[in-house]
Amino acid sequence: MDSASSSTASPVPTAPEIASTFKILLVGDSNVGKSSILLRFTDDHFLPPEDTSATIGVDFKVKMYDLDGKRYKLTLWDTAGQERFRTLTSSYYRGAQGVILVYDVSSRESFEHLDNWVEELNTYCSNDDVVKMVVGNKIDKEAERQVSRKDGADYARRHQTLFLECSAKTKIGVQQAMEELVNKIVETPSLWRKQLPSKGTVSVDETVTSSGFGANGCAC
Ligand SMILES: Nc1nc2c(ncn2[C@@H]2O[C@H](COP(=O)(O)OP(=O)(O)OP(=O)(O)O)[C@@H](O)[C@H]2O)c(=O)[nH]1
Repeated sequence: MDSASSSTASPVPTAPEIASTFKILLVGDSNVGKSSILLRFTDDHFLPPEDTSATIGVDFKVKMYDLDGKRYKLTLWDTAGQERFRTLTSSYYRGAQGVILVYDVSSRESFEHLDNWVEELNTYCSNDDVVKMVVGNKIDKEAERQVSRKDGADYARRHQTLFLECSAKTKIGVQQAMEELVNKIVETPSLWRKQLPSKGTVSVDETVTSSGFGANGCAC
């Protein structure tokens, strides 16, 4: 039999090329809902309070994100809000293109602590152009609200950051927050121009992976 008969085989599908990889960090007080926002964004899922536990150190997820015909790989770093982990998690700012500063709209204290998180970000972030976004979470708890939308927006304006309110529980605003952040990173080439697209290093199957503490080594 002529070997030319093999030409009837269907072509092997190739994985779309990754245009760039972005490192995005979530920071903020313990209990504001950082892990829940991430879980909502990557898995469209919300764990009830009895099934959640405080993050130990740092957690890590990957999500592919398509924009204007290009595919981006988002590495999303969920840092522990608890004070005892701060010396460890501060090292993860290095090389980040985006940082989401989360507070809980039903906790004035978590909002007032934003100054500490901004200070930490400015101390440890190596990119001057890093895209910052302030996010007020838990807007489903409207009756318990302690931080008005205006206060949040004013804070963001003063610190020249993006701003959005959301609820990981009802999913309102979560996708939008991530999209705005990534769009802004894409619009800021100085943040990622140094990276060359890494052809063929990632398969489409890797849509979402999760691993625990310190996954993939230090991001330094
Ligand atoms: N009502 C409401 N509860 C939420 C929301 N997001 C998170 N929670 C709850 O808030 C608690 C803390 O959520 P986590 O996502 O673990 O908070 P975290 O900021 O990651 O906390 P650390 O890991 O300690 O830094 C949990 O009981 C969640 O179920 C929300 O949008 N609405």
